[in-house]
Amino acid sequence: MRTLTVDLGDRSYPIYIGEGLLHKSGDYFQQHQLTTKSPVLIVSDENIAPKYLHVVESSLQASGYRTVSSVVKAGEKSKSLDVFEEVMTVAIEGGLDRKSTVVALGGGVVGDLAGFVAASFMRGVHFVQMPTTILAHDSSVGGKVAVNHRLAKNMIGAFHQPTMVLYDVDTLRTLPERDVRSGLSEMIKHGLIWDEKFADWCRDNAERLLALDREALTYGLTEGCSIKAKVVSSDETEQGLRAILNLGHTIGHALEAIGGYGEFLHGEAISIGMAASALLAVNRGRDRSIYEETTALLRKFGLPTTIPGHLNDDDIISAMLHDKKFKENKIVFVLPVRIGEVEIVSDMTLDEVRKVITQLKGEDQHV
Ligand SMILES: NC(=O)c1ccc[n+]([C@@H]2O[C@H](COP(=O)([O-])OP(=O)(O)OC[C@H]3O[C@@H](n4cnc5c(N)ncnc54)[C@H](O)[C@@H]3O)[C@@H](O)[C@H]2O)c1
Ligand SMILES: O=C(O)C(=O)C[C@@H](O)[C@H](O)[C@H](O)COP(=O)(O)O
Ligand SMILES: [Zn+2]
Repeated sequence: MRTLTVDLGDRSYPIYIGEGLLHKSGDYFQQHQLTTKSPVLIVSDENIAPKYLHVVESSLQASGYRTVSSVVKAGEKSKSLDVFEEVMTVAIEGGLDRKSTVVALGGGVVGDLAGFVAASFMRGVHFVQMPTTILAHDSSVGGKVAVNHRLAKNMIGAFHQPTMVLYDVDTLRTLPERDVRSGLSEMIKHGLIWDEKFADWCRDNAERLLALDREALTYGLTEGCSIKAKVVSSDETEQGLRAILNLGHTIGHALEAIGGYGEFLHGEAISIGMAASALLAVNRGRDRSIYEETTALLRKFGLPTTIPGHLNDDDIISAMLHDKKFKENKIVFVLPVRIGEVEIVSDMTLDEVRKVITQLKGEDQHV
């Protein structure tokens, strides 16, 4: 078992990464002094619940906790105000109080949704993340919680840090292949923004990661969580540095929104967005190798790097302008400087973005 720490100055919390941790969730709750006197709400989805909910319920109950559960539909569409209200209803009817804990047992969708419930219920209760996807090595750390609006991703949310992250890597064995690839996109992102050696390691271990080799996966998730923890520790509420975690997300979020939160998985949209950022950097004078290396790495994982031709350029642009990354009349982009280093730019013009969309649709032969 590995333990990392997110150190926020006046507070900190651990990330436990290992095998069989869900079976010990009751022990971890006691260790972190979460009260047995108030009910615990476990949020999961219809794919996760039949596999893992009983494990967590049994462990918590054996340690003296009363649990109530809310099982939502699987997929991005559950990050909505309607589903948020459904989960709130379970919390109220289940008798949760101000000392209660909300558990997110699942991927990033459940994590963001349950986290927003935890942040909002009675103006904030304890929150525990139990990630069950590869992608959730990113989403379970850092305290960004949110639901989507039809017009823009993660538009309604808060910062609400968990008390702990209990990452049981055994759960990853049942992940569908498309979600494995999607999750690895954010792992690659952590290498691209922070650590060239880690990006190289991802490239050299692509087959092992895709085959869910336990040793490779645990190493990759630990490195990814560690990079995320370092960034969040130095800038909890995205006043500066934390924005680098948004590599690929300016265009990526726009694609998710116009795809109706169903056409692209998050990691797929972010993969296309990272290719777009690399091309924007090249168009601004960086060496072309940055685009070639970035897209070769993403393709090695079977991730998409082009924009499907049926998507309308104006729709992509207008979705982008609704995003949080459009502020003070400027669109903020994270661009690669080289593999392992990025810069944040806020002087991107719409013409530059339009050009890249055309290039990534394969309509420009000079890509
Ligand atoms: N808060 C953050 O910092 C942050 C960071 C990155 C991504 N996100 C958000 O995370 C979301 C994507 O997360 P995700 O990719 O984990 O999606 P997800 O939660 O929808 O999970 C992917 C799919 O895998 C299934 N699943 C989950 N665990 C499983 C398991 N162990 N075995 C079998 N099936 C399982 C789910 O039911 C779902 O169908 C997006 O909404 C994205 O915006 C948030
Ligand atoms: O934690 C962060 O900060 C991130 O940017 C991580 C991203 O991978 C994640 O998708 C996040 O939810 C995007 O944040 P947003 O503020 O652009 O919605
Ligand atoms: Zn993301």
